[in-house]
Amino acid sequence: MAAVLECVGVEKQYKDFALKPVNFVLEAGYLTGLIGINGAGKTTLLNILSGLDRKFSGDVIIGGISLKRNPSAVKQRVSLVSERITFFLDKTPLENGQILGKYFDNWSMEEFYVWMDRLEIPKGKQIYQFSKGMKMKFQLCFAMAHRTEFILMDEPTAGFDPVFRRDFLRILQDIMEKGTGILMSTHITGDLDNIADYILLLDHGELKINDTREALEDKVKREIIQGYMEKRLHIGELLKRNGDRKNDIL
Ligand SMILES: Nc1ncnc2c1ncn2[C@@H]1O[C@H](COP(=O)(O)OP(=O)(O)OP(=O)(O)O)[C@@H](O)[C@H]1O
Repeated sequence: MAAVLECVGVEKQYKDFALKPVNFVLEAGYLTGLIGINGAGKTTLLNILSGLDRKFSGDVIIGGISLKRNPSAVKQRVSLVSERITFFLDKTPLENGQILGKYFDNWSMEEFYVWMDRLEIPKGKQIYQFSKGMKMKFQLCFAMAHRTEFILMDEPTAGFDPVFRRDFLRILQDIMEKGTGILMSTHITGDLDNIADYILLLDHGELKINDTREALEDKVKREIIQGYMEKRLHIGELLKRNGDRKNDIL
Protein backbone atom coordinates (compact mmCIF):
# COMPACT_ATOMS: atom_id res chain seq x y z
CA MET A 1 0.00 0.00 0.00
CA ALA A 2 1.26 3.49 -0.86
CA ALA A 3 2.47 5.57 2.08
CA VAL A 4 0.41 8.48 3.33
CA LEU A 5 1.38 11.73 5.00
CA GLU A 6 -1.20 12.91 7.50
CA CYS A 7 -1.31 16.49 8.67
CA VAL A 8 -3.27 16.32 11.92
CA GLY A 9 -4.53 19.53 13.52
CA VAL A 10 -1.31 21.41 12.75
CA GLU A 11 -1.35 24.89 14.32
CA LYS A 12 1.20 27.63 14.78
CA GLN A 13 1.01 31.07 16.26
CA TYR A 14 3.23 34.00 15.34
CA LYS A 15 2.73 37.46 16.79
CA ASP A 16 0.65 38.66 13.83
CA PHE A 17 -0.29 35.40 12.16
CA ALA A 18 -1.98 32.14 13.07
CA LEU A 19 -1.96 28.88 11.16
CA LYS A 20 -5.40 27.53 12.13
CA PRO A 21 -5.72 23.75 12.69
CA VAL A 22 -4.82 22.21 9.34
CA ASN A 23 -5.92 18.67 8.48
CA PHE A 24 -5.34 16.74 5.27
CA VAL A 25 -3.87 13.53 3.93
CA LEU A 26 -1.36 13.20 1.08
CA GLU A 27 -0.92 9.99 -0.85
CA ALA A 28 2.42 8.90 -2.29
CA GLY A 29 2.39 8.94 -6.10
CA TYR A 30 0.17 12.02 -6.45
CA LEU A 31 0.76 15.74 -6.74
CA THR A 32 -1.03 18.15 -4.45
CA GLY A 33 -0.94 21.85 -5.18
CA LEU A 34 -0.76 24.16 -2.16
CA ILE A 35 -2.18 27.48 -3.28
CA GLY A 36 -2.31 30.75 -1.41
CA ILE A 37 -1.47 34.42 -1.82
CA ASN A 38 1.66 35.95 -0.24
CA GLY A 39 1.55 35.49 3.50
CA ALA A 40 -1.18 32.80 3.45
CA GLY A 41 1.04 30.43 5.47
CA LYS A 42 2.37 28.06 2.78
CA THR A 43 6.02 28.24 3.86
CA THR A 44 5.05 28.02 7.53
CA LEU A 45 3.12 24.81 6.82
CA LEU A 46 5.81 23.24 4.60
CA ASN A 47 8.52 23.96 7.18
CA ILE A 48 6.44 22.13 9.78
CA LEU A 49 5.63 19.16 7.53
CA SER A 50 9.29 18.69 6.64
CA GLY A 51 10.43 18.68 10.28
CA LEU A 52 12.38 21.93 9.84
CA ASP A 53 10.18 23.86 12.28
CA ARG A 54 9.47 21.88 15.43
CA LYS A 55 7.48 24.55 17.30
CA PHE A 56 3.88 23.72 16.44
CA SER A 57 0.78 22.02 17.83
CA GLY A 58 -0.77 18.93 16.30
CA ASP A 59 1.24 16.25 14.55
CA VAL A 60 2.46 15.01 11.19
CA ILE A 61 2.33 11.26 10.62
CA ILE A 62 4.16 9.60 7.75
CA GLY A 63 3.69 5.89 7.17
CA GLY A 64 2.30 5.64 10.71
CA ILE A 65 5.32 7.38 12.31
CA SER A 66 4.77 10.53 14.35
CA LEU A 67 6.95 13.56 13.69
CA LYS A 68 6.45 14.66 17.30
CA ARG A 69 7.61 11.34 18.72
CA ASN A 70 10.20 10.30 16.18
CA PRO A 71 11.41 13.30 14.15
CA SER A 72 14.56 11.66 12.83
CA ALA A 73 12.61 8.69 11.38
CA VAL A 74 10.11 11.03 9.70
CA LYS A 75 12.88 13.17 8.23
CA GLN A 76 14.14 10.07 6.42
CA ARG A 77 10.82 9.90 4.57
CA VAL A 78 10.24 13.49 3.53
CA SER A 79 12.42 16.10 1.86
CA LEU A 80 12.01 19.83 1.36
CA VAL A 81 12.98 21.81 -1.73
CA SER A 82 12.99 25.46 -0.70
CA GLU A 83 14.88 28.66 -1.33
CA ARG A 84 15.58 28.89 2.38
CA ILE A 85 17.37 25.55 2.68
CA THR A 86 21.10 25.96 2.96
CA PHE A 87 23.83 23.59 1.93
CA PHE A 88 27.56 24.13 2.13
CA LEU A 89 27.63 27.08 -0.27
CA ASP A 90 31.42 27.15 -0.59
CA LYS A 91 31.40 23.50 -1.69
CA THR A 92 30.42 21.85 -4.97
CA PRO A 93 27.28 19.73 -5.45
CA LEU A 94 29.46 16.60 -5.39
CA GLU A 95 31.11 17.58 -2.11
CA ASN A 96 27.70 18.38 -0.61
CA GLY A 97 26.43 14.95 -1.65
CA GLN A 98 29.48 13.23 -0.18
CA ILE A 99 29.26 15.10 3.14
CA LEU A 100 25.49 15.14 3.67
CA GLY A 101 24.38 11.98 1.85
CA LYS A 102 25.64 9.71 4.61
CA TYR A 103 23.01 11.10 7.00
CA PHE A 104 20.23 9.62 4.87
CA ASP A 105 19.46 5.88 5.01
CA ASN A 106 18.24 5.69 1.40
CA TRP A 107 20.88 7.95 -0.15
CA SER A 108 21.98 6.93 -3.65
CA MET A 109 25.07 8.60 -5.12
CA GLU A 110 24.15 7.02 -8.47
CA GLU A 111 20.71 8.64 -8.44
CA PHE A 112 22.35 11.95 -7.46
CA TYR A 113 24.56 11.78 -10.58
CA VAL A 114 21.66 10.81 -12.85
CA TRP A 115 19.56 13.78 -11.70
CA MET A 116 22.44 16.24 -11.85
CA ASP A 117 23.07 15.18 -15.45
CA ARG A 118 19.39 15.44 -16.30
CA LEU A 119 19.06 18.93 -14.79
CA GLU A 120 22.46 20.01 -16.15
CA ILE A 121 23.92 20.93 -12.77
CA PRO A 122 27.62 21.83 -12.94
CA LYS A 123 28.94 19.21 -10.50
CA GLY A 124 32.26 20.91 -9.85
CA LYS A 125 31.08 24.51 -9.32
CA GLN A 126 30.69 25.95 -5.81
CA ILE A 127 27.02 26.42 -4.96
CA TYR A 128 27.32 30.12 -4.04
CA GLN A 129 27.95 30.75 -7.75
CA PHE A 130 24.60 29.18 -8.73
CA SER A 131 21.60 31.21 -9.86
CA LYS A 132 18.32 30.95 -7.94
CA GLY A 133 16.92 28.46 -10.46
CA MET A 134 20.10 26.35 -10.39
CA LYS A 135 19.97 26.18 -6.59
CA MET A 136 16.39 24.96 -6.77
CA LYS A 137 17.32 22.33 -9.38
CA PHE A 138 20.27 21.23 -7.24
CA GLN A 139 17.96 20.76 -4.29
CA LEU A 140 15.64 18.67 -6.39
CA CYS A 141 18.61 16.42 -7.32
CA PHE A 142 19.45 16.16 -3.64
CA ALA A 143 15.86 15.21 -2.77
CA MET A 144 15.77 12.58 -5.55
CA ALA A 145 19.04 11.04 -4.29
CA HIS A 146 17.60 11.04 -0.78
CA ARG A 147 14.74 8.89 -2.23
CA THR A 148 12.00 9.92 0.17
CA GLU A 149 8.34 8.96 -0.19
CA PHE A 150 7.31 12.61 -0.14
CA ILE A 151 8.89 15.74 -1.58
CA LEU A 152 7.66 19.13 -0.43
CA MET A 153 8.45 22.01 -2.79
CA ASP A 154 8.15 25.64 -1.77
CA GLU A 155 7.47 27.74 -4.90
CA PRO A 156 9.98 25.75 -6.96
CA THR A 157 9.17 27.42 -10.28
CA ALA A 158 9.95 30.97 -9.09
CA GLY A 159 13.53 30.88 -10.44
CA PHE A 160 12.87 28.82 -13.59
CA ASP A 161 12.95 30.19 -17.12
CA PRO A 162 9.89 29.45 -19.32
CA VAL A 163 11.68 26.63 -21.17
CA PHE A 164 12.64 24.78 -18.02
CA ARG A 165 9.19 25.44 -16.53
CA ARG A 166 7.78 23.20 -19.29
CA ASP A 167 10.45 20.51 -18.74
CA PHE A 168 9.73 20.69 -15.05
CA LEU A 169 6.19 19.36 -15.57
CA ARG A 170 7.66 16.26 -17.25
CA ILE A 171 10.08 15.89 -14.33
CA LEU A 172 7.25 16.09 -11.80
CA GLN A 173 5.39 13.41 -13.72
CA ASP A 174 8.47 11.14 -13.65
CA ILE A 175 8.87 11.69 -9.92
CA MET A 176 5.25 10.69 -9.33
CA GLU A 177 5.64 7.62 -11.52
CA LYS A 178 8.37 6.48 -9.14
CA GLY A 179 5.66 6.49 -6.46
CA THR A 180 6.79 9.67 -4.73
CA GLY A 181 4.15 12.07 -3.39
CA ILE A 182 4.63 15.77 -4.12
CA LEU A 183 3.24 18.76 -2.26
CA MET A 184 4.07 21.89 -4.21
CA SER A 185 3.27 25.42 -3.12
CA THR A 186 2.69 28.18 -5.63
CA HIS A 187 0.73 31.33 -6.15
CA ILE A 188 0.85 30.78 -9.91
CA THR A 189 -2.07 28.41 -10.35
CA GLY A 190 -1.14 27.88 -14.03
CA ASP A 191 1.83 25.82 -12.82
CA LEU A 192 -0.63 23.24 -11.54
CA ASP A 193 -2.76 22.91 -14.67
CA ASN A 194 -2.63 19.40 -16.13
CA ILE A 195 -0.50 18.11 -13.26
CA ALA A 196 -2.18 18.49 -9.84
CA ASP A 197 -4.37 15.67 -8.56
CA TYR A 198 -5.39 17.46 -5.37
CA ILE A 199 -5.69 21.11 -4.40
CA LEU A 200 -5.24 22.69 -0.99
CA LEU A 201 -6.03 26.38 -0.63
CA LEU A 202 -4.68 28.32 2.32
CA ASP A 203 -6.20 31.70 3.07
CA HIS A 204 -4.89 33.76 5.99
CA GLY A 205 -3.65 30.62 7.73
CA GLU A 206 -6.88 28.72 7.20
CA LEU A 207 -7.33 25.69 4.94
CA LYS A 208 -10.31 26.72 2.82
CA ILE A 209 -10.20 24.05 0.09
CA ASN A 210 -9.06 20.44 0.30
CA ASP A 211 -10.39 18.58 -2.72
CA THR A 212 -9.50 16.69 -5.86
CA ARG A 213 -8.95 18.84 -8.93
CA GLU A 214 -11.67 16.85 -10.68
CA ALA A 215 -14.24 17.68 -8.01
CA LEU A 216 -13.29 21.37 -8.19
CA GLU A 217 -13.60 21.32 -11.97
CA ASP A 218 -17.05 19.71 -11.75
CA LYS A 219 -18.14 22.39 -9.29
CA VAL A 220 -16.94 25.17 -11.57
CA LYS A 221 -18.61 23.57 -14.60
CA ARG A 222 -21.86 23.37 -12.63
CA GLU A 223 -21.52 27.04 -11.73
CA ILE A 224 -20.90 27.94 -15.38
CA ILE A 225 -24.02 26.00 -16.41
CA GLN A 226 -25.95 27.68 -13.60
CA GLY A 227 -24.64 31.06 -14.80
CA TYR A 228 -25.73 30.19 -18.33
CA MET A 229 -29.22 29.30 -17.11
CA GLU A 230 -29.41 32.56 -15.21
CA LYS A 231 -28.36 34.42 -18.33
CA ARG A 232 -31.14 32.71 -20.26
CA LEU A 233 -33.59 33.81 -17.63
CA HIS A 234 -32.28 37.31 -17.85
CA ILE A 235 -32.73 37.31 -21.60
CA GLY A 236 -36.30 36.07 -21.10
CA GLU A 237 -36.84 38.85 -18.66
CA LEU A 238 -35.44 41.33 -21.16
CA LEU A 239 -37.74 40.05 -23.91
CA LYS A 240 -40.68 40.26 -21.58
CA ARG A 241 -39.82 43.81 -20.67
CA ASN A 242 -39.63 44.54 -24.37
CA GLY A 243 -43.20 43.38 -24.77
CA ASP A 244 -42.53 40.00 -26.46
CA ARG A 245 -45.26 37.88 -24.83
CA LYS A 246 -44.39 34.88 -27.07
CA ASN A 247 -41.24 34.25 -25.03
CA ASP A 248 -42.99 34.24 -21.67
CA ILE A 249 -41.93 30.65 -21.35
CA LEU A 250 -38.28 31.68 -21.00
N1 LIG B 1 9.61 33.84 11.96
C1 LIG B 1 8.47 34.52 11.88
N2 LIG B 1 8.08 35.34 12.87
C2 LIG B 1 6.91 36.01 12.81
N3 LIG B 1 6.04 35.95 11.79
C3 LIG B 1 6.39 35.15 10.76
C4 LIG B 1 7.61 34.40 10.74
N4 LIG B 1 7.66 33.68 9.59
C5 LIG B 1 6.53 33.99 8.91
N5 LIG B 1 5.77 34.87 9.62
C6 LIG B 1 4.47 35.40 9.20
O1 LIG B 1 3.59 34.33 8.92
C7 LIG B 1 2.74 34.65 7.83
C8 LIG B 1 2.78 33.55 6.80
O2 LIG B 1 4.06 33.56 6.18
P1 LIG B 1 4.49 32.44 5.12
O3 LIG B 1 5.89 32.74 4.73
O4 LIG B 1 4.19 31.12 5.70
O5 LIG B 1 3.47 32.72 3.94
P2 LIG B 1 3.53 32.20 2.42
O6 LIG B 1 2.13 31.77 2.09
O7 LIG B 1 4.60 31.20 2.26
O8 LIG B 1 3.89 33.53 1.65
P3 LIG B 1 4.79 33.77 0.31
O9 LIG B 1 3.95 33.33 -0.85
O10 LIG B 1 4.99 35.24 0.32
O11 LIG B 1 6.05 32.99 0.46
C9 LIG B 1 3.19 36.02 7.31
O12 LIG B 1 2.31 36.98 7.83
C10 LIG B 1 4.57 36.19 7.90
O13 LIG B 1 4.84 37.54 8.17
